[in-house]
Amino acid sequence: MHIARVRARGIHTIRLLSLTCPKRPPNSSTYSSSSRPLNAAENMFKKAIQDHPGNGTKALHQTDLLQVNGQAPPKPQPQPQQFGAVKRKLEAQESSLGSLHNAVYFDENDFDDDLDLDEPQPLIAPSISSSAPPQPVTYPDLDTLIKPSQSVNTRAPADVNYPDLPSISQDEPAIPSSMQLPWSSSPPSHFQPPVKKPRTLPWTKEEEEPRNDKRKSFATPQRKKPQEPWNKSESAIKAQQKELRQEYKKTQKPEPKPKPKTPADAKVASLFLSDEQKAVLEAVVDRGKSMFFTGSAGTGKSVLMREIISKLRQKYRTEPDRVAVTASTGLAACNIGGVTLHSFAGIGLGKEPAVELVKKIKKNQKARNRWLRTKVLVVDEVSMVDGDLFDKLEEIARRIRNNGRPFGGIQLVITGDFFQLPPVPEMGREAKFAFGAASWTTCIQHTILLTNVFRQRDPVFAGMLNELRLGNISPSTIEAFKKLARPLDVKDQIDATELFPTRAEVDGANSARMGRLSGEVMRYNAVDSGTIQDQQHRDRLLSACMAPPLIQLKKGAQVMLIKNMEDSLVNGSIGKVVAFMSEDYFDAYSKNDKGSADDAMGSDDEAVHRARQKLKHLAHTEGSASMARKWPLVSFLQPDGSERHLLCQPETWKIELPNGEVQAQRQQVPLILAWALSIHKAQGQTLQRVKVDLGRVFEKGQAYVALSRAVSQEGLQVTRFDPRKVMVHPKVVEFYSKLATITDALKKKKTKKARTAPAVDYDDFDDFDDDDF
Ligand SMILES: Nc1ncnc2c1ncn2[C@@H]1O[C@H](COP(=O)(O)OP(=O)(O)OP(=O)(O)O)[C@@H](O)[C@H]1O
Ligand SMILES: [Mg+2]
Repeated sequence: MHIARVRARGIHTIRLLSLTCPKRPPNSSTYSSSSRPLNAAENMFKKAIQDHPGNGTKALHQTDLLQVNGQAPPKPQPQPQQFGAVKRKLEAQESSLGSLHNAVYFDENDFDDDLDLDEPQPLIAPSISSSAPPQPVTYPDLDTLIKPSQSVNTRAPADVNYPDLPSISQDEPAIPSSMQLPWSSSPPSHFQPPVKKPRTLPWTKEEEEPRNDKRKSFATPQRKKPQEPWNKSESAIKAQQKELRQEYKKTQKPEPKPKPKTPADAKVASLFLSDEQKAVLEAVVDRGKSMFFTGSAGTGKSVLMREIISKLRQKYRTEPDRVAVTASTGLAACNIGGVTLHSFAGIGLGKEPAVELVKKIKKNQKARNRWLRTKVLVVDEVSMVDGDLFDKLEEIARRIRNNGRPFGGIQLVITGDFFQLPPVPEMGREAKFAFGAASWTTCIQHTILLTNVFRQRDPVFAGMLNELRLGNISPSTIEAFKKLARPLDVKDQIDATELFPTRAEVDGANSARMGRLSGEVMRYNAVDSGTIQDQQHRDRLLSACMAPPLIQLKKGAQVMLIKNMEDSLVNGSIGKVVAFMSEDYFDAYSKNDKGSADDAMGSDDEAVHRARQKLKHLAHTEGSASMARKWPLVSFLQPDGSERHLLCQPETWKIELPNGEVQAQRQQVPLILAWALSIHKAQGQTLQRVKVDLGRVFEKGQAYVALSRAVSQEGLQVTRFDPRKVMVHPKVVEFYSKLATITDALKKKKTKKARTAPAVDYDDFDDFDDDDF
């Protein structure tokens, strides 16, 4: 058995238990679901499961789907590099997007945080996945697909050797936690290269070693328990628990370091940026270029953006407020640990003319300071930023900073895919894409088109999705999509997640499925806090948070993890609740299981006896409510087909300004129901099994966003496929048709160099001019 304990954000201890890992060597430290008799602690575990009867008791099994995705993938062949285009000074385009916004495709509350904001309103800070990397496939670039006769380039990742992040010196002064990391509510380990530490028992020496000062600075001080209904114990109880663990530690032999469970795991743990991703990173971080990088779904824009944010924060570590991290919507901002553009700017709804907005900002000292201090402005999911808003912000920047350079001299780092969800329409006014802003081309020095698709390894499927993206669907692709109407061949208990355009449909579907489960309902209320005292204001900010104020679960409920825990347990992982148990039960079970696996801890009976004694002792201790608090134990399906058990204890989401002020914070169990999900919430996610009814889709970009969440055809069910439902805006097609790949541009400019150089020399950026495109 393989057990791990992860100190999450210094607030709660997360225990991970890996079960049923196929093809494991007999002496490995991971648990094998063999047919040996159950030991006593396993019986405890089973009893915990029986205490909550439902549908989810059966262990998950390796599936065909995951065999496809997780094991022994074919080695990609080396291919010529292909880079996105660099294009400067595009003509400003008049928008005529009236037809784009005939209907609202998600609940208006999704954007509550963007409304009625008179004060700067930042957004949440959570998770981001950088794991489960499939082997990249090359994605046909737009020109290729418009002219299907051209060949598709592919890239081999093997030649990419991305350097490790620089280590943090112990001598450096402590820096506010929020500024050090892109997702301040995540543990620092999430932002290091994915070199996985051997997982250990909770009480082993390794885990108890003091963390360095930097790490300590991330330990969330809000762990002052009195505020937390799920943790009413006094600190003495925790101390006592720690003592017990230390006692155990003294009596136990050190755990041998576990080997990687499977070759697939090792692969998951090594996510390197591709050459084109590295090139963008370098241009932004080292060369200070203002860039817009784009590309189809799954080309690693978010992965790259997270890396850029991380590097920028290192670069400005002594002045963390120099880097402003924003996104178009609350949810998108939440996903990169930033705030909405509106909140950053301090413009409320931003309806007034720029001059009026400048006056408003000048009255707000904090907002004014943000504008003055910012050196780099990161904007994610730019496809939903309105073009007029972009122009207003550009003018505001120049005026407030008293700097006539584009965007007042602020470096812009922008990403998104305009083929995905468009700006939210406004009543009586045609929404405008950001690339249609008059100032867009003067502000963006380089536009990069990422071309390697990582999400879908199958080039045929990637090609089908690209046709969908461009709204140029061939008869064979239509046929192929129609064939996907069949139900998925699922051999375990994880159902395909159904994607809906509206929140009401999602809630209805999830409630119906919950209603079918028997068993006790467990309710988990969030605990909110922050510097904003006004309840309504705080609630509005937190409404964009993935974590709901209340989640009700039953055994057997299908859930999605909404935080990154480690390489293979990431935001987007789907699993089933298999039990509800306390920390101690879980500890006892996992500890005992470990003992029986490698005989390091004496007899099973002895271990169980100790665990029982401990529980008995704690049960008689005053204030032991938290010890008895039961948390959902979720069995997650991993990319290698094994299952992994995680005891899901509360995590923290923060809405944090660049200066480190936590305006609002939510602590909640990191789960949401996942039989159904809104397309809006699914944007940016990678899902193993997806079901989409195209009959419900009615907005441009929706069909593409929904279908491109899937990693494979095997994991995708599409009903009522109709090419007319796949709507693409002609302005977007026109915009992208002007972009060439970097490879093309380099070839044209320096043919000889491009042929011999192993990677793109981004000095060449400076050599491009409009004629190159
Ligand atoms: N360099 C890389 N190597 C391996 N896998 C990668 C790499 N970059 C991204 N991935 C993986 O590809 C998948 C998609 O990445 P990501 O979510 O960043 O794409 P995206 O371009 O942001 O997609 P979307 O437009 O749908 O948001 C993720 O599973 C991610 O882990
Ligand atoms: Mg993304």
